[in-house]
Amino acid sequence: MISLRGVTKDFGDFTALDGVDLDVAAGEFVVLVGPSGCGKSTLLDLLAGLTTPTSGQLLLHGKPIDGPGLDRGVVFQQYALLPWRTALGNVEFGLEATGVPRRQRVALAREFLDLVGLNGFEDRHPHELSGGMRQRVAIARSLAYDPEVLLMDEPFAALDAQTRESLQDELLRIWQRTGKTIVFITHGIDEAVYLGQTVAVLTSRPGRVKRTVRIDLGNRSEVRDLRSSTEFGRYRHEIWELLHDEVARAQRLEVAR
Ligand SMILES: Nc1ncnc2c1ncn2[C@@H]1O[C@H](COP(=O)(O)OP(=O)(O)OP(=O)(O)O)[C@@H](O)[C@H]1O
Repeated sequence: MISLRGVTKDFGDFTALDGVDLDVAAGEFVVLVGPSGCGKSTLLDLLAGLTTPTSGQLLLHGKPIDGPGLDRGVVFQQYALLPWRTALGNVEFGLEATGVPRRQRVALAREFLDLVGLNGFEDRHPHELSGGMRQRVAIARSLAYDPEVLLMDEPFAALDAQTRESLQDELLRIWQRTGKTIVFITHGIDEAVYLGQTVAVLTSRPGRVKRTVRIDLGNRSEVRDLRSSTEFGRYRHEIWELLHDEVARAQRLEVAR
């Protein structure tokens, strides 16, 4: 469904991404993990159509991505909610561009706030919501206009550990219910293993796909304390090994800069 072919992105004479190849199947949950500055956000911006590659191709259903579109929903680390609108108003905002009539917009917005567990919080403004709740609103807003793909750039990074874990479970539940294709960025190894069907480990400067690892942990919600299991530990170690050298290399490059 999504295909990246030799995607390179230069900023002046600095190469942020160098020949990235990646395939994402319809309905797949792919996590990109890599050291700080390896180009994860750059890659997501390219997928969102916010920037264009210096060379190479990004294809969605075989067609080049040439700008932002309602087929892709983006969730950033910082909630990007409109402070003067209520939770309901923020979710409705995402629907305004789609031409859905107002009555239907309200009903849809309610439905998606319910899906992310915010039933009863429709009339609160962002400043009256916790960080986790704001991020739920952002997720509801992105889901409401029914994009095929959800692009998520470290959406839970600013949250405390407990809220992060519960939102990870919510996201898995939503993914199972809606069958969306998800590309999720993180630098957390545990988060990558817990969420991803496939984890793509990126190299540091320039960013390339070092390895893709298929994670086979079955249905997460059926296993109690999955993170403590042997298989989970094995995957975590595998990703850690792949990342370890890259993080060390990134730090050396940082010092030399
Ligand atoms: N507009 C820009 N102009 C110049 N350099 C840029 C620009 N955007 C990103 N970069 C550089 O490209 C590299 C990749 O940045 P990017 O934000 O994609 O990394 P990242 O992997 O998302 O980092 P982090 O995990 O710290 O968020 C960095 O070295 C950054 O300084």
